[in-house]
Amino acid sequence: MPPVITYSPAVTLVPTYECFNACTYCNFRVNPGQDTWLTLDQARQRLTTLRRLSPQVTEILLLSGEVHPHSPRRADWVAHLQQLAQLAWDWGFWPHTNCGPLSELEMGQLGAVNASMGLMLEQLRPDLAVHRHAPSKDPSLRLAQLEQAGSLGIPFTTGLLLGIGESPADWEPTLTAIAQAHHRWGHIQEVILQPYRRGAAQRSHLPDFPLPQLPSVVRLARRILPAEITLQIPPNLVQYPQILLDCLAAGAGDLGGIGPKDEVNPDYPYPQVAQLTALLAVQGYTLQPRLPIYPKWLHFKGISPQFCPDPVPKDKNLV
Ligand SMILES: O=c1nc2n(C[C@H](O)[C@H](O)[C@H](O)CO)c3cc(O)ccc3cc-2c(=O)[nH]1
Ligand SMILES: C[C@H]1O[C@@H](n2cnc3c(N)ncnc32)[C@H](O)[C@@H]1O
Ligand code: MET
Ligand code: SF4
Repeated sequence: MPPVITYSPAVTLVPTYECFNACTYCNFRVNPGQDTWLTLDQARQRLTTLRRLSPQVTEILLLSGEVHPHSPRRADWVAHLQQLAQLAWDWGFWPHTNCGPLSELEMGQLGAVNASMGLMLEQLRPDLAVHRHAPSKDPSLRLAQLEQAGSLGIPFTTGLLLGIGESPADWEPTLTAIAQAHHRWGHIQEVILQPYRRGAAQRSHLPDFPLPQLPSVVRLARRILPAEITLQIPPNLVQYPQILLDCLAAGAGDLGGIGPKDEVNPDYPYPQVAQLTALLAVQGYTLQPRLPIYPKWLHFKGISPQFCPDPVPKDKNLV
């Protein structure tokens, strides 16, 4: 059987674009108070339509801007995220929430209603200009979030954002920190290697991450992270077929959520699944859908793995 590469058929819902942080690379945020939140009725309407017209979709990605931890609206925001995740289950989808750092209580509340959750570590360096006005991007705060998710037993996605002012020497300590959190708790399902690419709505003047370097970052990550952690590469940001194939040959095993729109990088449309299937087939790979919770982690949620038989050979990452 040829090596299997996975992806998650996903649709993103944005509870709110408002965010108290101002990462200069962000294409997404609006100022606090300047966005109307996605209502439960609107979400219900989207989910009903999806159920009817897009039966292949399994994941609802809840990707949110952040309300300040001391804001009087914080509790409403968390409660709203909880209701949206519950609604996704009710309509037969698997929710995955990525909404920035959370208190232990908040993460416990959201963890209970999500299949899995995520937070990009991005980079361990505390002095990046892009984060000067983004308190949520404090690396020690984010590292503590990985620990907290582990202690709460939440299957977790994290990753690196590459090319945001760090130097290549910074990648190894960042990957090592993720590996250490995983050694303590065993909860990291996947690590995203996300190259920074210029977008129309951002303030940053950073140059694009040099994509030809990406396969060597994959190799480094594969060397540092345990084999049970899958490496994810977003195919819409790596639109050169040879570089994408080189990333897979270097040990990447997943293409992440694929759907109608990448809310984080709206200038980079996703390729069609059929197109990716054909490209991968040339090198003998099979592209297969997966759920936002990987079979190996289903027991974290008290779900029997028989409910979702493992379609992925154990040696998937040992390419
Ligand atoms: O469409 C996107 N999905 C993103 N996802 C979704 C991801 O591809 C899937 O939701 C997970 O693989 C779970 O199936 C993220 C999830 C995280 O937990 C952390 C960061 C990201 C980043 C993106 C992103 O930039 N674009
Ligand atoms: C959802 C995750 O996407 C990442 N993120 C935010 N903006 C961008 C961008 N322009 N390019 C790539 N990744 C980005 C952040 O790390 C966030 O945590
Ligand atoms: C567009 S980013 C959405 C998730 C969160 N605000 C973060 O940056 O981690
Ligand atoms: S990347 Fe996330 S935290 Fe940063 S400004 Fe955008 S929405 Fe806010």
